[in-house]
Amino acid sequence: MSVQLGVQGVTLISQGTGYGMLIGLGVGFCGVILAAVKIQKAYLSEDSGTSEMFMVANRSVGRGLTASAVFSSWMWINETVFSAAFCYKFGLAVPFWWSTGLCFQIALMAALGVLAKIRVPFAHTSLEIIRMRYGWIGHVVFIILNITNNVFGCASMILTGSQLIYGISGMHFVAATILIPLGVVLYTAVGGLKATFLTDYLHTLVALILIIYFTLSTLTHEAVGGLGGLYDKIIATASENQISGNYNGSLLTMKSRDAIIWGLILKFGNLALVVMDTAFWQKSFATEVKATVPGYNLAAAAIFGIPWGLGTVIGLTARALHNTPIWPAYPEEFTMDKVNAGLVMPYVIQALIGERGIDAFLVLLFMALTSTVSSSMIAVSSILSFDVYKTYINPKASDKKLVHVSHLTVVFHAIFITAVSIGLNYGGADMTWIGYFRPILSCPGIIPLALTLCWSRQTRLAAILAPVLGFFTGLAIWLATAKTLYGAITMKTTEQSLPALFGAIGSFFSPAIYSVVISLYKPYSFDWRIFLVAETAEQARLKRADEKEARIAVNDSSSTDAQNADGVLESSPKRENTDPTSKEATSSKVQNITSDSSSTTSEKVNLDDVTHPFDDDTLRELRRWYRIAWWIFVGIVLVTFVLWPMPLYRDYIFTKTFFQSWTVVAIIWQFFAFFAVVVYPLYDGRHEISRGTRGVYHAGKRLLSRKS
Ligand SMILES: NC(N)=O
Repeated sequence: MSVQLGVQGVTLISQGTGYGMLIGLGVGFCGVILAAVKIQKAYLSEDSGTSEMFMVANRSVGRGLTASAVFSSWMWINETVFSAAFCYKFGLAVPFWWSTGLCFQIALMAALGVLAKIRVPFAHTSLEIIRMRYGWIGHVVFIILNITNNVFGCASMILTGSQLIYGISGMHFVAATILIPLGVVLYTAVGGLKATFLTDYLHTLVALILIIYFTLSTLTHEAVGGLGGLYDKIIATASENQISGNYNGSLLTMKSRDAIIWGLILKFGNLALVVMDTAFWQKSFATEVKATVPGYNLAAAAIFGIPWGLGTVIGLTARALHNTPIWPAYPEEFTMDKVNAGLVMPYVIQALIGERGIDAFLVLLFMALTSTVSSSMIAVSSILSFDVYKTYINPKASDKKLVHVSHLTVVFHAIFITAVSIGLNYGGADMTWIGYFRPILSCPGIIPLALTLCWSRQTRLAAILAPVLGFFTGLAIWLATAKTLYGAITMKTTEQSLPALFGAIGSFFSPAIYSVVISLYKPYSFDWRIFLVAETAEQARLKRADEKEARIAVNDSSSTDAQNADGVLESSPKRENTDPTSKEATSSKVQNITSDSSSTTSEKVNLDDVTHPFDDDTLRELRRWYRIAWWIFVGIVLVTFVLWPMPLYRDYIFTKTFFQSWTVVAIIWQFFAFFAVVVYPLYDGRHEISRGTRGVYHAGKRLLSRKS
């Protein structure tokens, strides 16, 4: 997604309010999360002081929390602010295509996540899987693809947020860019992945309430007059709101050339943002066995409702009102620069709800931004600590050391991403261009990565070369299309949508061909049990390193050094927790792992002696979920790409009744999302919530009785 930088509209809130809210929300969130981490540690035996907890939340997260966390990390500002802005530009087809461009990737991740659980049950990052199968060259190639994807994605989101805050308050861009990640660093560094699951829940709760609030209060405002009123106004102002490329120039048609092209670009770009972001893999590693598929698919269904309802209502309302006195800065023209800077939604809110609404809008921005930034931080920190530090710098690192490095890398990444965002802004980056380049760079890794888990015959050479060749293929198609269609290769021609779309398609699909052809050159077949051997050896090594460190610590600490001794004692039982096979929460009964803990390489172990850490029932259940995940994925693609939109792609302008029904369904979907990712997680986590509450209650009582 791209944003036009440096565009300031009318000032909708004071800078002081902007600063107050960013700092206040940051501090408030940190406080809540630090308290939650303490409660979890004290009463739920969950301690983010182990790498297993820090990175994959002990693989014990349930369905509800998984759904809300995936939803929250995936709900960017784009789904609200830019869906509305692009609906303003191209009409009501955009919000629908936007929704369809968000959910199938999450459904795909559900299938890949379950397969990873079956084949690589102890994985921490997707890159680790690549390394185990293809060695360090493949590992490095995918580290680069993942990190660039993550950095471009995250930085462009921070830029978008800072631009919006600058656009409505005039707050200095750099201040906004620094303040957004600041609070996130603290709670992410301390709490790890489980903390982001919890903040994600809070973000989801607040964001969904605000999204529903904005949608309904816009529609019910007397200047809009409900769905019927909105429809009448759009019809009445049709001549001043002509959209070239749409059937009859109407905002109310699905036959919109630009909308469908935009929808397709979004699909490829978003696919890379999910599959090539190890955060979405980690979240699936963090789930308990039964939770991955329901959790991810609930999130996929819920997110469908966000851009659709809100984008349609806000985008069309802006079209209906932008030439009326109620519009901010009327009669000044509402230029395309302002639309591209994302000011459609804040202007509608200012016009209809006023300052209170703008404050709420800032809260929504904060929620959408920080939840994604925190998951990006965990992802990059895991890559740096696990895939880089532990693999290449200090292979003998103990678990404690790894957690320490993870904390540092969270801070490092926060500083880095802030610097990149500021640099892009001052360097005059063209965000549209970057937004189109990122999919071409990141898409080539998707199929080879998926094949690493799905296809035993993909060779090392294929996995390494296919993404590289795919990138150059996409690049060549991008540039050649720009030259063919527009006569030259310039910034201007390469940021047109068709070259970008064709480039992304080439980048995404061509690695499939390269992978198969190169794999056929020297066929081999990978034995999936090698993953189990490599992982088990690593688990055993970590355990030994930790025990050794604990012994040294015990020897070093004198008996009077109570604090240090405490730390050691505390960490010993935790080590047990880091073995995912011992989790009662995963409900997976465990068989003995037959790996020889002294072995470090698969060659030393007879593969026939290797047994899976999960018992047969658990494996059967996982395989069932795997099949279900593919069925859901195929169903979602079929319905959202073909069966639903295609019959509407014809010479048809929505009638009043059809428009009303369409939008009512979109709004009902928002409520469904609320139940799926806000209410259901409370029900699903009722036992933990009650245990935690009882613990805090008794602790409070003890404290009071001691004082009295
Ligand atoms: N969720 C995104 N990438 O808009």
